Amino acid sequence: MRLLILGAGGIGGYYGGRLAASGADVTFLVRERRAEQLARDGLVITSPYGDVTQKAAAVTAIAEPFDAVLLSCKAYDLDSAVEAIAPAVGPETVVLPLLNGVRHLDALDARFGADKVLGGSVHIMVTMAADGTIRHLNRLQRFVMGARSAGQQDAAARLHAALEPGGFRPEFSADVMQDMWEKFTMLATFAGLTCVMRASVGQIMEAEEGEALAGALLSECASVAAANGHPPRQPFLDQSLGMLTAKGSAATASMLRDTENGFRTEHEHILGDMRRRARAAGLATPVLAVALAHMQAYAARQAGAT
Ligand SMILES: NC(=O)C1=CN([C@@H]2O[C@H](COP(=O)(O)OP(=O)(O)OC[C@H]3O[C@@H](n4cnc5c(N)ncnc54)[C@H](OP(=O)(O)O)[C@@H]3O)[C@@H](O)[C@H]2O)C=CC1
Ligand SMILES: CC(C)(CO)C(=O)C(=O)O
Repeated sequence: MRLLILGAGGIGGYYGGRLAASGADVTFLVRERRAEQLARDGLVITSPYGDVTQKAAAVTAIAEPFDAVLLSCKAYDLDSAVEAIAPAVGPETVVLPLLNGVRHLDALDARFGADKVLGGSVHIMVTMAADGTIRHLNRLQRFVMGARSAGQQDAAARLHAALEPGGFRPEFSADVMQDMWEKFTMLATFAGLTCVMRASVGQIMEAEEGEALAGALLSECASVAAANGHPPRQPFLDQSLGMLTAKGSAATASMLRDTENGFRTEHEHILGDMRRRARAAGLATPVLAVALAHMQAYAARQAGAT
């Protein structure tokens, strides 16, 4: 199966690199600077599961359809990414987005047709260093994918089989939208909490109301998921609350790390989308409102607003 991966950053570089190293037919669609880096150094991954240095087929434009396109850009690059992959999406192509959140599905469905767009979600901590090295930071590498409608089952199963040689054990979900909403719920809470407090989970738990704040935000986000037809399952909520209130935990969401580095963030795609859905459902989400306002003010400051 011919696979196209949009982006060779953290997610695309990690999973795409593992697939390329296994002998899969992988092409990366990247921009000029990354193409030069890949041509010079190859795709370099450091990981607790073993390091990889792999020659990578990289192009900066596409002329013909692929069998599957994996989308691994940040949400703020979605429009340019959609245009870049358009020539790769033919009548038989499926698109598997790996972004956090769910809002990107609307844009992809509108551009390519909902029958072509699968569901996916990844649970991993990877980052791309300035020299292009993909750093996998712990042993988590969960990759979940699946069909969003009955008509996609066969195509999704074929793609799943093509991803298996990568060695990261892709999971074929029977209800991928539920999985995406659960990840969205956890991430909006984790990002909102750590960004608004500018602190790790363990540091927030030192605050008198820290644990209550984490619980309140999780329950606000879970109520939005429920109003959208995907109430998070109890074991998932229990596990998330445990992670979000763990004393001594150094965990921070990537959105906080991006903020601390002065980078752009996906706050509109995660916190903004969650808050707008809350409003549409008539739900009160006061903690989420503060987290979103905090990130919008950060973005305004970055943009030079007075
Ligand atoms: N990193 C992580 O641990 C996790 C990330 N996610 C989610 O995965 C998504 C991707 O994150 P991540 O991999 O960290 O992001 P990165 O910024 O590391 O990688 C995204 C890559 O996409 C490339 N890109 C964007 N637009 C285009 C375009 N039009 N043409 C070609 N290349 C393009 C960027 O290229 P360029 O370098 O040229 O800008 C960049 O290298 C996000 O939604 C994130 O929330 C989910 C779970 C964990
Ligand atoms: C929570 C985590 C680490 C899971 O992959 C993530 O997606 C993020 O911090 O952005």
